[in-house]
Amino acid sequence: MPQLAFDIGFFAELPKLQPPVRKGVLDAWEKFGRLTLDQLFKDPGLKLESLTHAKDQQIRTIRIDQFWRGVVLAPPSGDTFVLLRVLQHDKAIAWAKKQKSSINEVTRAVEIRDAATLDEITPAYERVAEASPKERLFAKFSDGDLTALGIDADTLRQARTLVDKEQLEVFAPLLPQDQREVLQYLAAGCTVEEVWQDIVAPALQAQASSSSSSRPVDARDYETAIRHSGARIALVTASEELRDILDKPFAAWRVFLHPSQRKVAYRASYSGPAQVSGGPGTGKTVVALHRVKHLLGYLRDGDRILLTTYTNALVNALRSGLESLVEDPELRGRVDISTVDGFASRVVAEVPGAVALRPLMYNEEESRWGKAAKATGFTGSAQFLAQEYRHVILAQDIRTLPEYEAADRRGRGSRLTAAERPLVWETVERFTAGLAADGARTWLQTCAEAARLLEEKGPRYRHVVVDEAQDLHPAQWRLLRAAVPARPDDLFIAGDPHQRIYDAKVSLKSLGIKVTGRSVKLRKNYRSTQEILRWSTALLVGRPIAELEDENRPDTLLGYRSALHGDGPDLHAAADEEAELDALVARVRTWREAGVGAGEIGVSTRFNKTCAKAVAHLKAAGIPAAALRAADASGEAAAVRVGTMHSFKGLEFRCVAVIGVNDGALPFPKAVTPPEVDAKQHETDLMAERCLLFVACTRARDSLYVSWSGEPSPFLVEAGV
Ligand SMILES: Nc1ncnc2c1ncn2[C@@H]1O[C@H](COP(=O)(O)OP(=O)(O)OP(=O)(O)O)[C@@H](O)[C@H]1O
Repeated sequence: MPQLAFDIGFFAELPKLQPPVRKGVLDAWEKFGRLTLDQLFKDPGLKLESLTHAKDQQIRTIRIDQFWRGVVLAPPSGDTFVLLRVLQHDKAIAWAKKQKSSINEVTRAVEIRDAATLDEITPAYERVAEASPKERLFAKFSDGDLTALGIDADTLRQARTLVDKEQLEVFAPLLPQDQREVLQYLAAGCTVEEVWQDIVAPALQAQASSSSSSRPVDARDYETAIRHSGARIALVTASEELRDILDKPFAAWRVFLHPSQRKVAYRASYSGPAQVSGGPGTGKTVVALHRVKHLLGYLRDGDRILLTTYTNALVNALRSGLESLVEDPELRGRVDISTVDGFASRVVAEVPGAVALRPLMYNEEESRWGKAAKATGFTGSAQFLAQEYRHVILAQDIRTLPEYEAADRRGRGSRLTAAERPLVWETVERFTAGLAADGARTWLQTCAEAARLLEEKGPRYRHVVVDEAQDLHPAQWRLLRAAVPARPDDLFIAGDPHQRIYDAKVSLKSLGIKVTGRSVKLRKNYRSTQEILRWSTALLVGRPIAELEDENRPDTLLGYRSALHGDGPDLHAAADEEAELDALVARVRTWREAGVGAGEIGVSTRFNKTCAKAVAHLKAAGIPAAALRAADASGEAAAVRVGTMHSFKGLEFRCVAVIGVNDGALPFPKAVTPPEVDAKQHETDLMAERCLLFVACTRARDSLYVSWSGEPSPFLVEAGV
């Protein structure tokens, strides 16, 4: 029976299609399932027409409604058709005529390229290249290497004409997707082996079970090739499933995974902890969710999974993500989703007779350290004590003075003589005793306590999946380690050291969590436009950042890019705060007038007080706005979300305004330890502030707006703004 499958290109444009057009797609799909091949080609409503002067007679159009046409791949054999795009009538015809389909000899998948435009522009580029003194972009790669990576004869000829990356960007949207990615990765500096590992091997692995995978490729067998194209063509079998997909146009991630994402998420088993890293928006959370789905499929009776992250907002995002990925509520019920701190509280509260202790707020902690120091006569700063407690005592789970006297303080940049340690320890004891007397506890103390309890009583979960891992403290890691027995598939860790915004500089290696050989980096950004990414990434350029796994090895954003294109950020310098808030209102209005929903807009600032001012200003201008937490808690979808940069971690919005990026706000002097107190901590804190701006800016999908009043942040100045 014929069927209509869906290409990823169709999904990419789905959010822009109005509901009646989506309904037309559903009707067309149903028709394909109902009619015979003969009836389909003759159906007057569908008009499955071939086009005159088309590059490829297999590419036809169908009628979706009076104004909209679908472009369909209609192979000469088999009965599976692929919907490539849905466009307005004239655009659909023009686009369809230029495309050509093929089957890749290496990946065995279906490819679509804009053959007409490529044929038209290649000779001109060839002439320019002949006359250019520059070395060709792919000169160091042999034809054999490129062919082995799936570059076919046509693309090879085109690639050989290119002299720089800018030219590649002109060709990129026209090339078949897999071949385009191969060239982009190579141009970004990846080796042939890395590209093979990232793109080709996962695609082939996905077909390993297919009986035809060892036979030579039949260039006419589209039926098989479509089945080999799981990374870009979806076969939908039930109308409820399609309806669900059409209703959730942004949820393409549920259906399509990049081969590198699929390889990590659906690997049958890892012999120990595994890690997925990558820049913002590369789909680490998506991979973590798919991994949970995979693990659920193998869970034995009584086994449970912990899916954990850093903030409550992210817990909500994970919960709704899992809901859309795993339909069965009973299965989903076997996954506990909570912050690490929330999990720690539960463990501690379960102890019989446990007294509920109040979690201490950060600002309260500092004044308590000051008081403790005064009582013992310690003359160092409260900041020093808080950091010593966090980075040495809690990090190493030190419980006695002799342990502290023998402790390694290598990560600290402040001097402390052996003779001074007993007084520091006495001050620590005074601080903790004061907390206990007042029925309070820091969050990290709770985690440390919960880790001890689990170490005694034994693990709780069969698998632990961690998102936003870069910000976890050693006490939190100890808790997670103790929550799951050391067995294959115990820990699955997703994180990005470029987004480390809390003071938790630890490497997995130092914690005894070994992911060597089980670590994959994602490079393709699915969230933001390349223009937004390029600008945001410049904020970090020249600042070495250590890997999550090993602090002695640098992590890079090599090959990190997006296939999406749009405008770069819009930057605005205001005379004062009032004028800046007025400009924000104007910007939000422009977005709204362009059809962006209020709930699709995020406004991010360094401080809570600026958030409050932004909410008030927007509301006064008649624009619905709410603090992030309040809006989410009330389920208020139709309000502009306003939150601190910290609270924006892990989230995304169609349009993002980052405001108050002033000198004195970023970096915020109070958040940066003075170099004379601790030189190493000073550097770490400065980097966290820089990453904070990077995180805020990389939340934007289509549009980013950055503003300041007075002098701009030095981070902007250094990035050349
Ligand atoms: N294979 C995919 N197909 C379509 N969309 C995808 C795919 N993978 C990820 N996305 C989308 O890209 C966006 C970013 O994904 P996700 O939040 O998982 O990235 P991340 O790496 O965790 O980001 P960050 O580190 O910035 O929080 C989301 O909108 C997600 O739905």
